[in-house]
Amino acid sequence: MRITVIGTGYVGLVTGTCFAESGNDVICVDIDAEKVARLREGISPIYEPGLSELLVRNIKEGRLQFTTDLTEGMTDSALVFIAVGTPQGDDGAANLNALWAVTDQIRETATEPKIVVVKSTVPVGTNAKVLARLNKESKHVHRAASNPEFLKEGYAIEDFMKPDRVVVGVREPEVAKVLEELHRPFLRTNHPFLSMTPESSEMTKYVANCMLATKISFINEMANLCEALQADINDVRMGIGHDRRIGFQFLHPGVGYGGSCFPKDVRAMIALAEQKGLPAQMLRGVDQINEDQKHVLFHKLTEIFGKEMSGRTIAIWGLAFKPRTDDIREAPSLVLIDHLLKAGAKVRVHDPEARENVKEIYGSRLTYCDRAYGTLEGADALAIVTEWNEFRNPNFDVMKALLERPVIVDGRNLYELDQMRELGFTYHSIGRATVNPEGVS
Ligand SMILES: NC(=O)C1=CN([C@@H]2O[C@H](COP(=O)(O)OP(=O)(O)OC[C@H]3O[C@@H](n4cnc5c(N)ncnc54)[C@H](O)[C@@H]3O)[C@@H](O)[C@H]2O)C=CC1
Ligand SMILES: O=C(O)[C@H]1O[C@H](OP(=O)(O)OP(=O)(O)OC[C@H]2O[C@@H](n3ccc(=O)[nH]c3=O)[C@H](O)[C@@H]2O)[C@H](O)[C@@H](O)[C@@H]1O
Repeated sequence: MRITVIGTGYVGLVTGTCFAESGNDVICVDIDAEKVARLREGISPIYEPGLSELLVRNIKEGRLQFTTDLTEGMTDSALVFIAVGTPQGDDGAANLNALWAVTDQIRETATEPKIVVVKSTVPVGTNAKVLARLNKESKHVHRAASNPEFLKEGYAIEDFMKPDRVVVGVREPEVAKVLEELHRPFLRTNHPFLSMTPESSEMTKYVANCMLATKISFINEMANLCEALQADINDVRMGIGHDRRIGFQFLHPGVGYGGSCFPKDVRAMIALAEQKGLPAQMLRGVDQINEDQKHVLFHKLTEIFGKEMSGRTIAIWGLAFKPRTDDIREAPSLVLIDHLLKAGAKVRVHDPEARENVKEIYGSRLTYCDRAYGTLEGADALAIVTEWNEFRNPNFDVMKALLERPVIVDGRNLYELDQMRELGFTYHSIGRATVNPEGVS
């Protein structure tokens, strides 16, 4: 099958590459000429495990191409996927400018009828508007479908190749058939292809993200309560997770969810509810709890050092919004950095992949360290924001020798309390007792 994918971000690039890997001829279109030039050379603009290898192989074997020219990109493709960004607008609702620009361009340049598949996350009712816009005074009768994406960054290839389910929103059974055929290599027993209306499909995407965000805000609220009530959230997690109705997934307490999707999708859902005169009380709570949680590590540091931090040096491990990505969109690390700089602290940072992206924002205001241990030199405390594997089992003796004071505030609960106690660290984590809680003067 010949396929066009418009937008080569996390979703578009993974979609295009995986469809090429399963034997299709794919051409990806993006307005970012620099990105397209690099992609043509097989250079991925993002860090995503496994992506580079697939990219290079499929380009070499002639199944994957890149262009900035939409007309060229659409030639001979019956299926056109739209995967452009739908960021949060000023009013909280999704900003669909890129989607409308692409829709208009498809209508204006298509030389034959197309099936236009919206992969971007869009408000319920958007697909109907895309269809109307595609066919307004058009020479051809185009069809539109919805096919939301559920991949996670860091596991994007794996999630795309082995999805829990594929959801499509269609008006015509024959469109469902084409999409099912395209996805067949990725479907497995008990991992179904679900066909529904475009409205239900669009809603499914938002409900999935809102549910996952709700679980995270729920466990973070419970973690903060545990701290106040001298209970331990790790024990509580075990105690509830073994109930199969509850389970363990997405119930890790932390410093709040970040990334390009949960924050904006929860707010887009609130905006959709508002438009219909519904209060969305729970989702407002989810969003607010998450915003507050991003400040937790700074509050813990002020408990130790006081609010004035000039003369203090704080080391940060982890900048990306989660491990296995270089993405820093809505990352909790940025909230902590802003607080620390405002309080006058010196900040030394390390992340295996996201340092360059953070440098673009903060420039020379931070010290960037290639190695995790290097950040600790002369620091009054270490703050752990992202749970990269390399932080899970460090050499604590080396850490103690490098740190000016043995203080760790851990936003991901990586270490055992007993071990921290024995080693003599002052250790604050999320929803657990503080170890050696004496303040530092
Ligand atoms: N990032 C993720 O993990 C996931 C994202 N999504 C959704 O997928 C959509 C895309 O997200 P990302 O890939 O993260 O976005 P992104 O911001 O990484 O990439 C969007 C790409 O679209 C390109 N673009 C913008 N306007 C264009 C135009 N007129 N013509 C051609 N290309 C254009 C941009 O240059 C950029 O390369 C969003 O709606 C998002 O909510 C869904 C599931 C997962
Ligand atoms: O629509 C999207 O863009 C995607 O959003 C999320 O994927 P992603 O944002 O890449 O990453 P997650 O693994 O979901 O993590 C999101 C945030 O939640 C946090 N999180 C996650 C799980 C958890 O138990 N606790 C927790 O704090 C992570 O640290 C991270 O900041 C969803 O998991 C995907 O299914 C969805 O397709």
